[in-house]
Amino acid sequence: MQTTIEVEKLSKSYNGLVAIENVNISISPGMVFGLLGANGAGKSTTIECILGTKKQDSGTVSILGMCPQTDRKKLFEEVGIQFQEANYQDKITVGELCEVTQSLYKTAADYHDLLKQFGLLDKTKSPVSELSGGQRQRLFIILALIPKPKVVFLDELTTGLDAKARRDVWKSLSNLKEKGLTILLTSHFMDEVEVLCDKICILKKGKTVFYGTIAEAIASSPFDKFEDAYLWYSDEEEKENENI
Ligand SMILES: Nc1ncnc2c1ncn2[C@@H]1O[C@H](COP(=O)(O)OP(=O)(O)OP(=O)(O)O)[C@@H](O)[C@H]1O
Repeated sequence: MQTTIEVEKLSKSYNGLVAIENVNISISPGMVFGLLGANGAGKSTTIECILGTKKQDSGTVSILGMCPQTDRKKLFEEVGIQFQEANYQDKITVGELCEVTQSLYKTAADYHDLLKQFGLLDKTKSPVSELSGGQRQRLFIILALIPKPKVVFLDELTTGLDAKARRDVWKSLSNLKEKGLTILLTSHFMDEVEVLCDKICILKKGKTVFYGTIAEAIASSPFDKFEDAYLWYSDEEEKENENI
């Protein structure tokens, strides 16, 4: 079976600063993959190289069998991306933004279904600028799903969402996964990583310090809770303590 995303020995530096080094990732169709690590560990750089918005120094990337540098147009028909921040026209409403997004793609999902699924149907006529942080976050996920992508990139999935909204998002994503969607996500919340991810890669200063399942991550650490294991791999705890 062809992998959805195949990354081999990916490396990139910025003016001599190594951002990622020899990163390998293999994501099968229908898998939810978590790319984890502390701030500055190299997650965004890895994702941007996979999407072709940044050029790696060395290594190879294949996504849906395509090269992100040369097959850019075709790739973006089949890939959904959740943007964290975006500037939209001042008074554009949720419905209008969904329609504009829909019009960019040959085949698109019915955005009303997605608004309903993510609890925003009653906001269709509201200006995007008047949404709460959590509502905006959910809208960005919807925009990523409008192209009916085969694979979706979700960056800091539920940052800013309240407890109920987070669980609703998890449920919706689990449903989409059951329908075969492949998901690559980043998150700083280990509870959601545990619920959603089939496989994870933990980066530390640009290098892979763990690659495998949640159960394997726990088993290869001195801890029996995933969050403790994650902090041990990523050294976030050490850093926090240094700041006290
Ligand atoms: N455009 C850039 N120019 C120079 N250095 C950069 C650039 N982008 C990222 N870096 C550096 O590369 C390293 C990896 O950054 P990256 O944004 O990939 O990390 P991240 O894991 O996504 O972090 P966060 O969780 O904070 O988003 C960091 O040291 C960062 O300062």
